[in-house]
Amino acid sequence: MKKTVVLYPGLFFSHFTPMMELADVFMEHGYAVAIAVINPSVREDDAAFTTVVRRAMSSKTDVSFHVLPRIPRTPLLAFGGSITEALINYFDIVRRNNAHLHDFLSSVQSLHAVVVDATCGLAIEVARKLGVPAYQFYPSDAGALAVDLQVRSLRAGSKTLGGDGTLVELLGVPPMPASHVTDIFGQPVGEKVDKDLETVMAEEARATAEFAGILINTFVSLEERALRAIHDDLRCSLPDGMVLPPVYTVGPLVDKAGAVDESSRHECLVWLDGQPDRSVVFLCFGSFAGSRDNPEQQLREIAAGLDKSGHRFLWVVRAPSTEDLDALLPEGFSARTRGRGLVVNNWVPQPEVLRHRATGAFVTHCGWNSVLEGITAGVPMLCWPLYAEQRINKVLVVEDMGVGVEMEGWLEGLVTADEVEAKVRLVMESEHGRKLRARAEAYKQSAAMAWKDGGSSRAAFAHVLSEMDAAHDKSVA
Ligand SMILES: O=c1ccn([C@@H]2O[C@H](COP(=O)(O)OP(=O)(O)O[C@H]3O[C@H](CO)[C@@H](O)[C@H](O)[C@H]3O)[C@@H](O)[C@H]2O)c(=O)[nH]1
Repeated sequence: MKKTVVLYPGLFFSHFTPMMELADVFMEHGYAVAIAVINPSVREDDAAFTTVVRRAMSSKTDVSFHVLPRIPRTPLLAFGGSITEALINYFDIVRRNNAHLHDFLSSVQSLHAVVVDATCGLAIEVARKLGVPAYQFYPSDAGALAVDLQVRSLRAGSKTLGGDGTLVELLGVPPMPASHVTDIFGQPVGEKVDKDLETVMAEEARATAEFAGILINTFVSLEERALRAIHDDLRCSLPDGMVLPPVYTVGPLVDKAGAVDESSRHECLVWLDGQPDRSVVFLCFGSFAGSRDNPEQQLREIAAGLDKSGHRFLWVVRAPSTEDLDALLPEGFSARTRGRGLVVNNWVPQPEVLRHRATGAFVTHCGWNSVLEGITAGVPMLCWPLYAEQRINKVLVVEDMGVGVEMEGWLEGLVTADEVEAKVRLVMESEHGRKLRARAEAYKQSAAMAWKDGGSSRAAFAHVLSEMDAAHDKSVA
């Protein structure tokens, strides 16, 4: 009987999809995979998440899925309001599901190990009780992890970093403005964290230290500096002398399927088929929403900037309805850009869009999956962070990797039409843009190498498997 690895994904589209790729990797290495999913009905508000779970359940026939029973009176999880409340609620849901997870894991034959999403660390309690080796899956980047570890230490020492203009030197990442130094949830170092949230974050940190290893969705040649800093300097940065487990790079794990609805080819891909090579600027801001700050005025500025740039574009906007969207965009915009621009008010298969030969640049909020999808497609990026750890990712993309430029104004709450036009032209028309593309292309090649024979991610994964075997043998001895 095959050894079974159970994966326990987080309740986000962007955490779930790379874990499905990880499932494939385990299966390619001869393991059976079972996936335990917290009942997706708690994320009723998030159609993308619930749809992608359904899609995986129907398409991944070689994986056994187990949806944990819905716990009565579990509050719905919504990320529209206060992030603090949403996070406390999230961790509460994870904790309450531990009993169900325990029942499920106890029933799995040949259970070899469990891999738990970084947001579900409280499940370590279950693994501990059952004596099963447990690994954490970290769906973001090593740079963000390095900063997060340092933010924890700075907070513990009640340190402040000076004003916004101050450039802060941290280990593993380029110098960055004080305003960019945030924890993984995007909360600046100096910001007072809610007491209850602080308690769960401390619990999460303790849980992290108990995992046998961390599988991170990045690859060595992309983040050498951050990985070295974590390995050499930061592993002891968890509070109370706790030590971070070994970090294994297993990326890039990028959604191969891409589309949520696979019944037909998405209209935007058909439209891209008719466009010249590398001529289209693609704008998409992640699985949550569009720009949250001042969205109406911001939409108009983007539209005016794209209009003036004269370039082709594919723009993903989230508006309640098409009529609302028409009312929001500047008058005459649709008529003036007809044929060279497509505005889409629904989900697009982003990985496929980025891999399409017609896509020339990517305006992104710098969510880590988007960055990896841009990198693996060799597409230069225009960075416009919105929340979570995206400010840090922007610094990495622009300063460290050199595959993007910053859309200025986001920090002040508005990117103007002039800025949109200028940066689109810079990336699409200038020598600088050509250099960004060449570097993105080089990273695309090294990303492909990472999982080839002798590649760093293949080697790291082999290392994980042998450690897992040893940990398993020890636990049954
Ligand atoms: O129309 C759309 C919109 C999004 N996507 C996909 O949605 C995912 C978005 O993921 P990501 O770029 O990581 O952004 P978020 O959804 O915002 O992800 C959250 O989780 C990430 C991983 O931890 C963090 O890096 C982000 O900051 C955090 O906001 C990507 O795979 C996209 O391809 C689509 O396919 N079509």
